[in-house]
Amino acid sequence: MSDSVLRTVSLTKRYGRLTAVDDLTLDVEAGEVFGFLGPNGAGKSTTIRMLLGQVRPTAGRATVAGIDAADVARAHRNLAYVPADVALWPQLTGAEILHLLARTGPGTDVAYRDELVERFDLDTSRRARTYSTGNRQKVALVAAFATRAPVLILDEPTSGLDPLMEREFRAAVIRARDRGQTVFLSSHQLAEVEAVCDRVAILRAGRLAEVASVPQLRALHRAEVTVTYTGAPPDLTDVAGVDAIAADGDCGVRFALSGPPAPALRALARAEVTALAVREPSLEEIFLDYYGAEHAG
Ligand SMILES: Nc1ncnc2c1ncn2[C@@H]1O[C@H](COP(=O)(O)OP(=O)(O)OP(=O)(O)O)[C@@H](O)[C@H]1O
Repeated sequence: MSDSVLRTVSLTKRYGRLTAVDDLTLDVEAGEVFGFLGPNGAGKSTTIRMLLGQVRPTAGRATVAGIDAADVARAHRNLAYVPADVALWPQLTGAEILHLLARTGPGTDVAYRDELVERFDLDTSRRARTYSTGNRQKVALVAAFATRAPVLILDEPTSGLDPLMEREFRAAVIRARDRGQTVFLSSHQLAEVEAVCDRVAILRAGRLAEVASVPQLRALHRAEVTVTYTGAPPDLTDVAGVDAIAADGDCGVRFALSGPPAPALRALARAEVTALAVREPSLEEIFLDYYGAEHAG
């Protein structure tokens, strides 16, 4: 546990009667890419603000590299942050801003920064007031990825990026991990989270609903099975883990499978199965399934 680079212990924030973050305990380990997911209003930004020392917890605590997040001057020597809505000094050029950020931050790898400017195809000669949302985001991302900070906290960092730049972003996250940095990524882009994150936390109404790797999350959720057969169809009624059975053409059947597959396989073995396909759910399907089920319950 001593490897935890970001830690929250019973972290709670109440605004009057509303509990925005409720008893949140999380440990993000060194070198991990950690996804932080939840629907609008789940408490992600409030958690990040507490990690940054911008909001004081009502109860519990947050630490960055072992330093209390409230000790902003020390904690921020260990982190770089990219907000969802990047504001820059409008009169300065991209190059001047990158220079300024490098002087105030936790130390910058200038050669790598220049490489990132190329990779993100950023024209640093222009003044920030002429930048689009995506270009402002690129400046903040280049500055953050080029730091030597052990922790990168990224809040919705790619909402303004086009698909090519999204690909560069993913590559930069992987390189950050290879450089030993820890990445905390809040995102609504589930394909991105699925592609780069080692573990994912899912927040619901301020509470931690799940923390797991994507393969572990998949194992907890339903897979879609398609079977083709000759002769009599397999009898899948009342088989444990099998749900939503539907015919698929003349000699096919589809069903949802959750939990261990053994009962379904035994039932299928009694029929003349000619083809079997199992499709695991995407993170997006898990997310929708999860919140759909929660709302129904
Ligand atoms: N300063 C504040 N005063 C009162 N309520 C607040 C304040 N900041 C956040 N909240 C409330 O706390 C809850 C959590 O908000 P938060 O912004 O952390 O959610 P989020 O998960 O980041 O959502 P989104 O994905 O929309 O950014 C919401 O109900 C929000 O209205």
